[in-house]
Amino acid sequence: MTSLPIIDIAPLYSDNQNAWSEVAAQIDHACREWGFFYIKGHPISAARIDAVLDSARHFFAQPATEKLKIDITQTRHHRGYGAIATEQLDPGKPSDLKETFDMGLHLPADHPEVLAEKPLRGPNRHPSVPGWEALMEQHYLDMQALAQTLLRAMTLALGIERDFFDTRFNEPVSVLRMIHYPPRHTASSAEQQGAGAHTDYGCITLLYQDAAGGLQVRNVKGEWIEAPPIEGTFVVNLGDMMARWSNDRYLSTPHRVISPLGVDRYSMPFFAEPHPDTRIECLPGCQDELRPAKYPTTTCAEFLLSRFADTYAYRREQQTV
Ligand SMILES: O=C(O)CCC(=O)C(=O)O
Ligand SMILES: [Fe+2]
Repeated sequence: MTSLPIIDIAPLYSDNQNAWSEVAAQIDHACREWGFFYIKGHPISAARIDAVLDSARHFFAQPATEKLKIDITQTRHHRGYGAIATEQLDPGKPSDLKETFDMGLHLPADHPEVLAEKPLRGPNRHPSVPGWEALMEQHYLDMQALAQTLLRAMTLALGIERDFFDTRFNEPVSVLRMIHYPPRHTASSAEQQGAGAHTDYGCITLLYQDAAGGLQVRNVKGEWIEAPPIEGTFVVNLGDMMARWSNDRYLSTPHRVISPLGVDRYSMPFFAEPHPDTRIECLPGCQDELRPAKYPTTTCAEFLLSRFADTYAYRREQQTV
């Protein structure tokens, strides 16, 4: 197979069990072969995507002083604006040429986990863009629901209870991120990484990308192949927590973004992660005498924090104070 599979997930929204199982089998195959696939037939409307994108363009076009009012490096719970070069996904390359906005599940200041200063927990920090907060909070919930539908389909192939993920995604630490990649202007700067090569940290990522292109995926032969934009789809990929859960039956595949030549690029990944206290340990159906569990047990929060420390200098500094 030379190009990434495209899976129509509309049957997951019907009562037809055969069609449901057929989609689950396609997802299972894509997760084993690629760790990457496209989905179409999902319930997120084009009008919603346009509205969210418009707001993201409006936000990123603001002066730096305005954006830095919600500077992510001033928080301990990973919310707000990340300026260019805040993140370095590939330690062998320069910092990423991108700016970001991150939000999570909004927990108010008097929530017990916020009062207890649990990592990654707290209120969202929204910019003062008209209509932004209501739109983004709704979009976050809708993306979370879509991610859980896909996860439910995976439970069949993984041989675990149908509600295995649902029970672990209560008050999740999922992140909705908007990214703006400024253009590079000469072909000779082709090495410039909008996002350096990396694997995602979490369970499952659902990515909207605009028409600019530049996303590349490393196949099992080690070749970089394009994952071009396809209208009406999300690119879905698995992260390291799912690889650990499944004992590498499902792949967490490296990918990167080459900075677009002469045009701006906007993308919106939704990183679905469970409740922070969730134990990430080998699923019962994924280990046997021939394939013992490869990874030590960890928790979602412990794992995410260690990966953030690898890619964000400011988080390493926070850990040492
Ligand atoms: O912007 C993209 O297309 C991909 C971004 C990505 O891989 C990430 O943020 O983890
Ligand atoms: Fe990624």
